[in-house]
Amino acid sequence: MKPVVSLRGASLQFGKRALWEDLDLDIRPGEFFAVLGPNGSGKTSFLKVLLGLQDLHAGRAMLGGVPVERGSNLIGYIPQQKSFAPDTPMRARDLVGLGVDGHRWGMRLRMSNANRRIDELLEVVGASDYAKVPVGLLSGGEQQRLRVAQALATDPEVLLCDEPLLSLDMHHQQAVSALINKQCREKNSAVVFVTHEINPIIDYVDRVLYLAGGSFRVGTPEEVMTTEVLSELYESHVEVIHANGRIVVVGLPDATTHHHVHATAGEAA
Ligand SMILES: Nc1ncnc2c1ncn2[C@@H]1O[C@H](COP(=O)(O)OP(=O)(O)OP(=O)(O)O)[C@@H](O)[C@H]1O
Repeated sequence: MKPVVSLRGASLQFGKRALWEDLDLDIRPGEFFAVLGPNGSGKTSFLKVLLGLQDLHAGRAMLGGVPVERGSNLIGYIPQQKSFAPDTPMRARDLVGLGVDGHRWGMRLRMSNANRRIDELLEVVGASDYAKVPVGLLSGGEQQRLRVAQALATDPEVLLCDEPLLSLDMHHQQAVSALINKQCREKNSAVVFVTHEINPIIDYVDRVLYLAGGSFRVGTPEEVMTTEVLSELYESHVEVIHANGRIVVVGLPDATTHHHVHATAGEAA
């Protein structure tokens, strides 16, 4: 199966700080791919590259076989959770409707078709009961379900999720991650899921990209989430404990954002 996301020799650098270098990666349709790492390691920047919002320092990034571009209709995007202001003049179904009315359809759907699709999506995310409630009055978890519905509206080939579980309680974390997994398995969307915490999605993840200290590792959770690999990435002894199907990382260094610094001519690294 052809990959839907491809990176070749991809490097991202800000000033002299390398976030990652020489990354070769293929993500295939129907793959659940997690991007993990500490604060400032470059997870959001990785998504921005795929969104066409961040140029690589070197190498190339392809989406659906063509170079990434802003506004690609292959992408669905669940942004980091921020609450809507209480007086946001929009009902839950209007928010989902923004996704349904989007570019993928070429022309606006006829009103009745659009309404049917919105109802379907609200049902999928379990939000039918509050369809007509102003979004600003909904809880964080309820709002996040709507963002998922909006991102799923076009059946995207690539679903980019930026910490979609942040500040959700455990129940809503499970509901939202199960929904994203459903899209991945049933609709064959490739999911790129940025997170600090692998445990809420541990049952779904096929492979991870772990970013830390200006370096990275790609592989299955079993391959990457080990004492040996993470200690190497953090350049410090880190203990990875597997217990009851969960992964606990102990002893993460405080300064988790030590990046590799590139020396320019005449300078020491
Ligand atoms: N446009 C930019 N110019 C300079 N530095 C940047 C730019 N964008 C991001 N950075 C830096 O790159 C690093 C990685 O940022 P990024 O937001 O990708 O990290 P992250 O892994 O998503 O972090 P967090 O977990 O805290 O959200 C940060 O130190 C950030 O300050």
